[in-house]
Amino acid sequence: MNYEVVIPAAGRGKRMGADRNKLLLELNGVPVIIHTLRVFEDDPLCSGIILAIHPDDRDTLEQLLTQYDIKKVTHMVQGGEERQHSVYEGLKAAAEEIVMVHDGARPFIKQTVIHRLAEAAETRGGAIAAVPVKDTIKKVQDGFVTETVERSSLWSVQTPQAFLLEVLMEAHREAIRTGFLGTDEASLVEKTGGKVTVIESDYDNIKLTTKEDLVFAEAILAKNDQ
Ligand SMILES: Nc1ccn([C@@H]2O[C@H](COP(=O)(O)OP(=O)(O)OP(=O)(O)O)[C@@H](O)[C@H]2O)c(=O)n1
Ligand SMILES: C[C@](O)(CO)[C@H](O)COP(=O)(O)O
Repeated sequence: MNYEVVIPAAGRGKRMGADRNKLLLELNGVPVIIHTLRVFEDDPLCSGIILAIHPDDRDTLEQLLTQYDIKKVTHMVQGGEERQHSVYEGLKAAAEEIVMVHDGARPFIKQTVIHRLAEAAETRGGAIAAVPVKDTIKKVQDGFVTETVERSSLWSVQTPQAFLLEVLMEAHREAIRTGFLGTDEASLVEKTGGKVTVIESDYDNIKLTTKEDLVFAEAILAKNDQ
């Protein structure tokens, strides 16, 4: 089952505190976004990549796509104020029955996980990558614990998140109608009553968010190169 992938890459990386979009920072001399794009470029099931970008990054990204011979990018659309808006702009350019959304900031996604997500989206409508939570999670108010959440049912959700395009587009349209702003695609589908399958991913599929994650990323790269 072929799929298209929308890659939101239009963020400003405020928590990273870098002098540029964190996706342009380099890991082993290669920009983060190229590490991410290569996974989909090399996947025979990926029929196209739709990048949602910040206008300030367009020239640099076009140069990088040429430099690293990334040919599957079919659209570079302008992202929005929030990640959800960037994803929606990307979805407007999608046409395949199955669409995936994958953070540009997650360069270590594995094709085996992607393929399990695509299969689940095709047969069950929607699926997300996630891993079981390892820490104890508590709710906190004014610096005090208000609740310890039962850990056995908690999962740390990642991307890709894969859906039938029509399902995800309708969920986004409903979110616009209601003014709902979610932190992932699945939360929009859940709001419409859609069922979302969880596909177990791995702990390497980190999102590069703060500078400590760059250290973890170099270690993951070194492990993968062994
Ligand atoms: N308006 C936005 C915000 C985020 N993203 C993308 O969504 C992914 C996950 O977002 P996050 O890790 O939060 O990135 P930033 O928004 O750049 O980080 P910060 O919140 O620290 O500014 C990233 O690939 C980011 O580029 C996007 O396309 N459009
Ligand atoms: C979509 C996501 O990666 C799932 O964990 C996460 O919600 C993105 O959050 P961000 O603050 O936009 O990076």
